[in-house]
Amino acid sequence: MSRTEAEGFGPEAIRALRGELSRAAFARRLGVTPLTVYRWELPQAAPQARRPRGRVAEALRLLAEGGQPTLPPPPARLATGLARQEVSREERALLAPCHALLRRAGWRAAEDALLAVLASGGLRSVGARALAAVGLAYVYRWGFEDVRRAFTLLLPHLAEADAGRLPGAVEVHVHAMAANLFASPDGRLFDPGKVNVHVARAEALLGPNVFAAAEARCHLRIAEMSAAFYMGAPELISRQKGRVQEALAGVSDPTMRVLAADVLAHEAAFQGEGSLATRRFRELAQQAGREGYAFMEARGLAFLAQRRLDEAAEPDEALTLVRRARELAWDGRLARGFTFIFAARAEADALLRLARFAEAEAVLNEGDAVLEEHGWTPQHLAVQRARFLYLTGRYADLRRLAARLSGYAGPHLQAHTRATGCWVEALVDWVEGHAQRAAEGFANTQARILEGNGWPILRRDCLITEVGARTAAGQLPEARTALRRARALLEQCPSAWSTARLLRHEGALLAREGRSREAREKLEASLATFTLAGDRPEAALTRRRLAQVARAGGEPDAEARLVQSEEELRRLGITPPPDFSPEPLPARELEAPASDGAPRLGAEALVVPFERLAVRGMGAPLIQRELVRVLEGLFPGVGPRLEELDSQGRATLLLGEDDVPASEWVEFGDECGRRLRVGVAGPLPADGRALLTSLARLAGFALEVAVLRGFAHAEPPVREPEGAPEVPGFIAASPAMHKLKAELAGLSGSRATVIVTGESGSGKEVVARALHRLSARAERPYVAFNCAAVPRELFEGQLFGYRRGAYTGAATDHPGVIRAAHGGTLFLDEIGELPLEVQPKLLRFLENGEVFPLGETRPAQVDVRVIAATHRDLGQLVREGRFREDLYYRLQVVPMRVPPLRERREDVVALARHFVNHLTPEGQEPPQLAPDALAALVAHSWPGNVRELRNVIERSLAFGPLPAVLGADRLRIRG
Ligand SMILES: Nc1ncnc2c1ncn2[C@@H]1O[C@H](COP(=O)(O)OP(=O)(O)OP(=O)(O)O)[C@@H](O)[C@H]1O
Repeated sequence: MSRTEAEGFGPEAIRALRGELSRAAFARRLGVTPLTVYRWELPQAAPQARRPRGRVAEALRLLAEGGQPTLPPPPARLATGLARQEVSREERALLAPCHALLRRAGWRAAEDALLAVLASGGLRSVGARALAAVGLAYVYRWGFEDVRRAFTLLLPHLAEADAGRLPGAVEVHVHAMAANLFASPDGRLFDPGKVNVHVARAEALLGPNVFAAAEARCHLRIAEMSAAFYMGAPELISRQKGRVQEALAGVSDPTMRVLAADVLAHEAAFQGEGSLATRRFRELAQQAGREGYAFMEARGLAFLAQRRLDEAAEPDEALTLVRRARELAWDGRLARGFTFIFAARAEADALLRLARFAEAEAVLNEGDAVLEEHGWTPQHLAVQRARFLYLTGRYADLRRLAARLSGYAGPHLQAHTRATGCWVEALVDWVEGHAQRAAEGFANTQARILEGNGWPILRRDCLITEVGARTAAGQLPEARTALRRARALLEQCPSAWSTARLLRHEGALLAREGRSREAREKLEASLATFTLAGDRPEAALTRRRLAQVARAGGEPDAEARLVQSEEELRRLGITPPPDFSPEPLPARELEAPASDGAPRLGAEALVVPFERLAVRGMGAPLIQRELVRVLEGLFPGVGPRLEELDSQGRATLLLGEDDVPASEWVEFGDECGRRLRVGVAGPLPADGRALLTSLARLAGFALEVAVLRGFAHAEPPVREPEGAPEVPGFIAASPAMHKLKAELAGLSGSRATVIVTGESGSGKEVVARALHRLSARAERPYVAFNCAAVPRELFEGQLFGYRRGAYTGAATDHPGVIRAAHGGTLFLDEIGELPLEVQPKLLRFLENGEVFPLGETRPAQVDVRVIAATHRDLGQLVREGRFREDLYYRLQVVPMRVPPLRERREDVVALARHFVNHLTPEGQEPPQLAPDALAALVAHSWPGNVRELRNVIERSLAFGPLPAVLGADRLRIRG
């Protein structure tokens, strides 16, 4: 026979014999485990590979000959179940609260709980201990991004899995975790081969009995996708995307959903789908924020910062986002991992735009140290490092960077890193005056990128630079070809900042072709976008290029402008790259430059404004800003303003001067439902109104494109779910608060004790009041008692009441707050401050509704619903012996957490408007909050939560007279 015999049942033979059968079904026929079949199918050289022997080999031979094998008896250890001791019910009960914390991304609490369970000695079986270790590894990998610590914890349990000592249902999770660790961006652990092995071993064991099987499957898909990322394999990534989405369908665990959302967002970024990636990262940041998942929120924010820079937003905006990510992640106990690099990249980029070179260098050095420590590819910060070296004229270092990248032999993104090396090398050639060699280098880089079949963003940027190099080398037709290709890629991966770079190179090309007027137009448009983007080095370089074109065109003030622009570059600390490009050809037709400050009207005047407004990849706020700037340039001194109109025709000022009355208005829409109007203080020149109308319409189209491409910054308003209960004074705009409100309504008929936790000022008492108002007790008393505000010796009497004479100073009877709340609700604020000696009495009251007033001989029955609140970690107080465990459990009947305000930013605007209306003195009109004020409020981190927000608004309104629109300059966020 047989091929199979000849090969002694090699992997091919086994696969052929198995045919369409699943591994599990095939294994059943032979009486072996699916894992054994999997090992048979591994390549001979794989360390896990096994060959069938003895009775199983006999059975296979029979099968190969078309017979029916007689089943060998199962291995003894499986039959008895002794070696693979199952996790007991008690052990599962001990682990269940830890898993609940993992699902909620409660990392610190989960870590504490898992360590406590492990230390308690309650986990007797190897399986249970392995499950606890997987939990801890999960905390370190996905909570704190500490891959190595996670790996150290998992390692002994991998050995147990290899020895067949773990129950299958546990082993699945050990392999899923292992697959994720081998797929992580750690140069010393990363091993796609091992990822595959662990995925296959887990798959073979996955079955209906596995605890959290859907989550395990999703975890495996995430591992495969991450491995594909770090290998830099675009096709594999696309294929995995569908599998992740499919696996996600059965997953309810919120943390796992966030992890999957993260890989899907990265996928979009990797494929150059900027707007989709922006949307996904924004959603990720919001979702993670809602779950209190700091590391993932930081990731989303860091990425958004990068995208904002791409959209040509002010660098300060990006810095704010990065700072927030830093606050969330690395001021705490997160390890400096991949997310840190993400943030460093955006921060360095923003600082370079502000020409803050020393700070940018410090950030890059810090980031490179992290890359080095983990053995990652230097590629992650290479583009920013190259830009820094280029702008500061450190060409020898640039050459060294190129060599380091080209010689990279590590496992991560190897081809991508080397291609980047080739690009940097071409860049050095260019600045050193070898334009032709540089042009070839850029073309070479693209060929490599195409070979790798991916990285459209690197290819786009490389093509843009090639236009410049070809122009400098005098290869004008080739430059035009590169220009066309670059434009096409810009359509695919839009970026306003990159468009501005292309416009500058195009300007240089047009100048070389002798078309100096068109050159000037492109350069002016480029300059406008760089100015809008707050990119001081690029704006200065573009001004120099404009001066060069002016000189070639023989403009009288050209020399002076050139000197001025070079001075500007020096002032910024930029070493202007030597200009090796041959002088532009003399202009074909000598056009008169725009000269005398008189408005240039007519069709020609529209060219540059059109270029500026047509830049792809700008977010909606930037387009609005650009429209106003265009109008300022076109009609000097007319104070343009932009307003948004609501359905009643009421206008909100978006941009421009408040005190310049406009006489000419043009209304337009963004084609997506928003109405805007732009106004100027006339009189306008003869064709001015026609120009105003054209530009407004064009801005409308640009806004539409931005919205359709997902660049609009405005968040869709969050609506209350249908049928949501009305609670006056309780503001809820975020999904987290809507959910909380619905839960409150669900408890209206219950008498159960509720404990509300949350940071100080987050609104715990507001929640307690809302619960009372929504309950059947709404008409009965609501009594609040602050446990922190009563002296210890008076506590018991205040709470339970006393009879006259019960103690010195008790001159009259006192019912106590519990009895005062009879029939209604008692709110016990700061329950963590309850003295230890009073705790048993409160417990007794909670158990049987009895209070024992001081000096009374008989208890009194009371019907009160108790809502307790604390900003402290009661579990911790229990561990410290400051809070009784029995009372703790009695209070935990219905726990509710009010998230801090920074985790539900949608509430900020709603609360701010509520407080403005509420706190404006009677008889005065409450001011509107201007968009920049709202932006500042949303950006603040609110350590004092809602209370702080209320104070800010109160303070801002205190200094009269009240304006009609309250702008950011009037807000007193910092006191
Ligand atoms: N959802 C909300 N709607 C309206 N106002 C709110 C909301 N949440 C909080 N506030 C306001 O914020 C302030 C602080 O709220 P509250 O006193 O309930 O916080 P807390 O968490 O109980 O604070 P502490 O921990 O200090 O006791 C109050 O002025 C309250 O009215």
